[in-house]
Amino acid sequence: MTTHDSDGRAGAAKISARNVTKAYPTLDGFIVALEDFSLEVAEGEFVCIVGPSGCGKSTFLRMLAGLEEISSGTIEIRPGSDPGKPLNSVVFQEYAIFPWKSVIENVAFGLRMRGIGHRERHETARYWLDRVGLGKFADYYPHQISGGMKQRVSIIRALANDPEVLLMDEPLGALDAQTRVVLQEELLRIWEETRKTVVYITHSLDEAVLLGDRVILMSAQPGRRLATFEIDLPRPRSIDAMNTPRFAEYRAGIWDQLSSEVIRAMELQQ
Ligand SMILES: Nc1ncnc2c1ncn2[C@@H]1O[C@H](COP(=O)(O)OP(=O)(O)OP(=O)(O)O)[C@@H](O)[C@H]1O
Repeated sequence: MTTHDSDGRAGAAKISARNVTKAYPTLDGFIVALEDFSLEVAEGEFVCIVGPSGCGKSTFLRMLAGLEEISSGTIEIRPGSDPGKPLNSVVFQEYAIFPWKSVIENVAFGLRMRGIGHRERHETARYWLDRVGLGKFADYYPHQISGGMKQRVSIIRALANDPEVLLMDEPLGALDAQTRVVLQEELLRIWEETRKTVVYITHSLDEAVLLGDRVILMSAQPGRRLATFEIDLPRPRSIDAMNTPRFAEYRAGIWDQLSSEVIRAMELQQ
């Protein structure tokens, strides 16, 4: 296990965030949510970000997605050769699917927004629905399917859009423990096949070690980059990796540094 706070990856980064700071104006003055945060993510890399509550993880992800202004610093996502592809798609913890659209229409939504014709977008949506075992539910509406199925729909909707990078903010956070494990395994399988560039925020250290090539640990507010853990577990991975001594070592190593930040974050909130 190595811990350091720089990236030093070969080749041009797919995502470059340099010295990013975010301050929010509040009634009591400015809150610095994120301070001098830098991160490079290589093409096809799966990077997980963990840190105590309120350390600026979601703020950073929203800035990557272009949903939040940056106070200072720069963020770049390198476009691919196809200018028609979106730079990013985001999956949030809350199922951001339209209740009035059928499952297949939800999955095809991004493609429709990009002007892709009915036949092609439905073919693509069908492909993704079949891939996660939801083919039978194409014409159902969100209120007719379970929470786990809704989150599958959110995830494949993002993938159907074929973005340059996939940004995920606690995507499995609202699910029960068993459904979560099933979706973790599904995410592993899909990622092994697509090798998308992913930035993934989670509170679960198990999830971070299971899914990530690297785990970035952030400090309590203002969020800074505290340590980086290279997860050198063999791929393809499965849930069974969690039962290995090496997995336990990674987990303990991250918790060793995270625990004091969690306490500090709780003190800050009092
Ligand atoms: N729109 C806003 N206006 C003012 N302060 C904000 C705003 N959004 C976030 N903050 C503050 O910025 C800090 C970072 O918030 P953020 O949601 O990014 O943290 P987080 O690490 O994702 O938290 P959690 O793990 O609990 O989801 C917090 O102190 C939060 O209260």
